[in-house]
Amino acid sequence: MYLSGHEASLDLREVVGVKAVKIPAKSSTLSFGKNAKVDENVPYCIEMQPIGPLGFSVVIITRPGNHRWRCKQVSFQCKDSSLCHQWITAIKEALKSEAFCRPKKLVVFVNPFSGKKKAVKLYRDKVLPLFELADIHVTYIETERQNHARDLLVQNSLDLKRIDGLVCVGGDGMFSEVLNGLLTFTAHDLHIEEMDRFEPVAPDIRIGIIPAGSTNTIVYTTTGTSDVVTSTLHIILGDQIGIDVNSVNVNDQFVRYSVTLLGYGYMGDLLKDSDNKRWMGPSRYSWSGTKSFLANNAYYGEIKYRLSSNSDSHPTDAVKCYSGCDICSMAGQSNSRSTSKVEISAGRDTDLQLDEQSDFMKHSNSQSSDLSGSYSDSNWRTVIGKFVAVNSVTMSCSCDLSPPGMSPYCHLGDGCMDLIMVSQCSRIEFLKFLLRTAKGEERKNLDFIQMHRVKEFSFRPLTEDSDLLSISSEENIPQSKKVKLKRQTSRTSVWNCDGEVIDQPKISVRVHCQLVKLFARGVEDPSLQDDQKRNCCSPSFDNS
Ligand SMILES: CCCCCCCCCCCCC/C=C/[C@@H](O)[C@H](CO)NC(=O)CCCCCCCCCCCCCCC
Ligand SMILES: Nc1ncnc2c1ncn2[C@@H]1O[C@H](COP(=O)(O)OP(=O)(O)OP(=O)(O)O)[C@@H](O)[C@H]1O
Ligand SMILES: [Ca+2]
Repeated sequence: MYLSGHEASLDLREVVGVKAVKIPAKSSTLSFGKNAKVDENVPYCIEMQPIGPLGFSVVIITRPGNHRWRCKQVSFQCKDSSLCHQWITAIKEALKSEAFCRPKKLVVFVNPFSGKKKAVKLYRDKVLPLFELADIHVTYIETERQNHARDLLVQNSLDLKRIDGLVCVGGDGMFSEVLNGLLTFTAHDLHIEEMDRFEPVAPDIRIGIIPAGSTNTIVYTTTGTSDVVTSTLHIILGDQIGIDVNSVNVNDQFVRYSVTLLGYGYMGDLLKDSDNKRWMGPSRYSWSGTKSFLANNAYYGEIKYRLSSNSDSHPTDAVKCYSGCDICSMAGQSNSRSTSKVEISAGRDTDLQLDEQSDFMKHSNSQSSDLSGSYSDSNWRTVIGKFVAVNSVTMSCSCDLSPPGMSPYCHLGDGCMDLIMVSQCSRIEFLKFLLRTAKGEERKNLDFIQMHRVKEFSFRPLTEDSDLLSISSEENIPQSKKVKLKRQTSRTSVWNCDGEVIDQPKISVRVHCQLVKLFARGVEDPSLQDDQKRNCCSPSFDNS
């Protein structure tokens, strides 16, 4: 906001709402008169000129730091009540303008059991008063069971054509339900029933998240904080950002969409163990995380992945995805596929102590003609190995446990995911990996980690007799070694898919660039001044 002499100009993009107030006699507020006008050349500015005693307050946002947003009230005096109401009406009308893309009608799902079970209170105390101030009409639904929200969406019980957005008050799991319900509804609406055979269709409406869960990764990654008021304000201002969505197939059948993490091994075991400890609340993850860490399990698997065609973009390139990110803006424009290259490289294997590097390559040569045949004109690679963790993230996955996130330079909407493979390693080495992940420190010099920016990948556990050949150096494996290998390979993990367990280890995953829009704008670059932050991203005016 800019104040000068007898005039005040407010940036309407950052006005939350306006209300009539009685201004105390000795207030230091501004007043304005008949000459005040909405400046038509600058659609988001209102010029005001001071005059009389009655008043109204305009609530605007402030940025106190750490990506949090708060409200500040700026009060204005008027000569009489009629002028006061004219101003209130003029500002409300301006805010309703299509140019702002602000939501007018929302359906709000509240999961009363999220996180520390405070979602209902958080919503009533902090969110609802702001929605009321912003004149947003809300249909409130407190979920009664798992998949309640998803079922309502899929069955089209909510007349989605008449609303501007869905809001979930809860954690990542609640968002995942709403996302899957909305995408399924959108496909069914176009009479698409077999999801695995069709490209998913982008929904018309946006989703907002009020963080009330245990990890709140999506909120943290798209706003820079897990703060209830900040998320509410992003929804009210009508922010929008497209985020990448993965479709996950098991045995070539579509099972679900995901947006944050797909983790096999460590993250899968951790989740499975934590699922029956929900009574512990958010601390279940640290408990199960420690148990899985001590177990130090590693699993055999084969990963095939298609590299991003943009070879300049890499998980370690130190290019942060900030609000208005160029890489995300350009994504989708280029659909060109990268040149064909098939390479099979070995994962690290410390258990078998075999000279497998050369053997993997031998195996690779025998397979390469098949692979190049199946995936011509593409950038597919294959890795075979024994892994403590295979993680794929579609966004950085920042959260309180790891503010920089699992992959700090991952982009929200570049149509890619970052694949991080942690080969079998000692507990000390894995702890080093975890600590560096928590602090966002360099990991590329850890020789048991591989990181790639990919468009799709598939994973299969190596459990069959025929697989033993690919992980042993010997053509005729001695019986004793066969038994040992059999025992080791029969052990499989599960997938952690946005906090939901997928029991089948064999999956394939594909990214859909910016398939869904959220009420958010990405993390604002902390090195910018407030007015630069406002201007670098004016999503409200993007009607595309
Ligand atoms: C030594 C401290 C290391 C801290 C390491 C932190 C790395 C954490 C990276 C977080 C990535 C979050 C990915 C987001 C996943 C969400 O879609 C999902 C649903 O909400 N949440 C979880 O799966 C829940 C994921 C919860 C992850 C918890 C990890 C806890 C690790 C504890 C390790 C203890 C080692 C003890 C050594 C003595
Ligand atoms: N009324 C309900 N009773 C039981 N489970 C519910 C209910 N409503 C939703 N759920 C389910 O609860 C699961 C977890 O909810 P949510 O994601 O909100 O919280 P969380 O697990 O604490 O947080 P996070 O996902 O961030 O770790 C979701 O998968 C959702 O489907
Ligand atoms: Ca991405």
